[in-house]
Amino acid sequence: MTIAAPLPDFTHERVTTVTGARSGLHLTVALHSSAIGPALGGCRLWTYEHWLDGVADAMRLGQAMTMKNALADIGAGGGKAVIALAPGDVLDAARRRDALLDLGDLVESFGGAYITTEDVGVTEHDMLIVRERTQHVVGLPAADGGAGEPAAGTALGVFASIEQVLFAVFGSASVEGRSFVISGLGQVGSRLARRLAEAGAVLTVTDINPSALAIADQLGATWIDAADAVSTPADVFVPAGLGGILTAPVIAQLPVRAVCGPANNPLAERSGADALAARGILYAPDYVVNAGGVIHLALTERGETPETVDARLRGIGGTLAEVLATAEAEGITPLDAADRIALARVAAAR
Ligand SMILES: NC(=O)c1ccc[n+]([C@@H]2O[C@H](COP(=O)([O-])OP(=O)(O)OC[C@H]3O[C@@H](n4cnc5c(N)ncnc54)[C@H](O)[C@@H]3O)[C@@H](O)[C@H]2O)c1
Repeated sequence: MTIAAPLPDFTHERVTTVTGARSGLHLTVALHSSAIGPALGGCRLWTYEHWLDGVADAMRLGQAMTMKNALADIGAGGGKAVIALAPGDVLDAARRRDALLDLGDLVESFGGAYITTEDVGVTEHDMLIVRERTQHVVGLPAADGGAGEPAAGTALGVFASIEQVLFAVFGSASVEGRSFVISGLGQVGSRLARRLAEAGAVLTVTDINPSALAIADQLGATWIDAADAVSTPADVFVPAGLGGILTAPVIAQLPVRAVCGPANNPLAERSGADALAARGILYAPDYVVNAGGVIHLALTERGETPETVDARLRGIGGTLAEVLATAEAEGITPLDAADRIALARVAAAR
């Protein structure tokens, strides 16, 4: 038996893997912690070499949600679900529906301790099917009374974080005249680019999808090849595509003063945070910066007004300021500082 990803440490309250009664697929819910509140985290539909890789992914992602939700201060614990496809397995509409109903049953078996929503490979419309089997689901389409698309909230939180980063590095939070390289112009990257352009930033942008060139033209941004994103000088590098872009060789020559963007896990390895610090590059931890999505989701579902949600999204800048101050005071990286604050909040809630 070959397992690509070894299982992470078991620090979880409960991990359940089932063979879906309808779909025959392997589904996992990894409830990491409900100390602060019911665990909130999306369901990922993805292809894995081995079903245990799906379990490992759910466990890692669930633990990461505990940290993100603790720092986001939304009264939620952390967990995640995975529907694992075998290589080459393609779902037709009927089997996809079966898989989502199976997910609903699995979520329901947690009795509300885990609340699911969408993640990679799953849409807000899929959540309507999940709701046929459980009430413990959020992020339904706005037209169906749900919180709707979180990308605008995520982009606002990233913008507030960028202002904080600029203040820490340059002594002024103004983005006007500051230069940014944005790698990835999808849901979040395009909205963030628009905000930055409107505030007078100098933008260099890229995406592996050439259709994003139209966004660059609209915003008056300079378009570069995706491969050049990490070698183009700027004040701030904004990772807004997939994770893993900051490898050791990339960090060794990254020509920027700071890294701050929405991408999950932009560091290929955790030690990248130390390497960036050693080069004097400020790294704003991903899960602090991109918490706007969960904040939008949790507060909107709770019935908070758009004004309250907006204020909390802007408040991500304040959370980042606390993280940077802790890092400075303790002589540790911002990533270690964020972990320390999150873990203290979880411990205090136990
Ligand atoms: N959508 C949210 O609210 C949210 C919340 C938290 C975190 N995130 C994270 O932010 C990132 C962006 O999310 P999104 O919703 O905008 O996703 P998306 O799929 O809409 O956009 C990602 C974009 O990045 C591009 N891309 C992929 N690899 C690239 C590369 N190597 N170089 C340049 N471009 C590349 C894609 O073509 C796509 O246009 C992801 O890492 C996501 O996990 C998103």
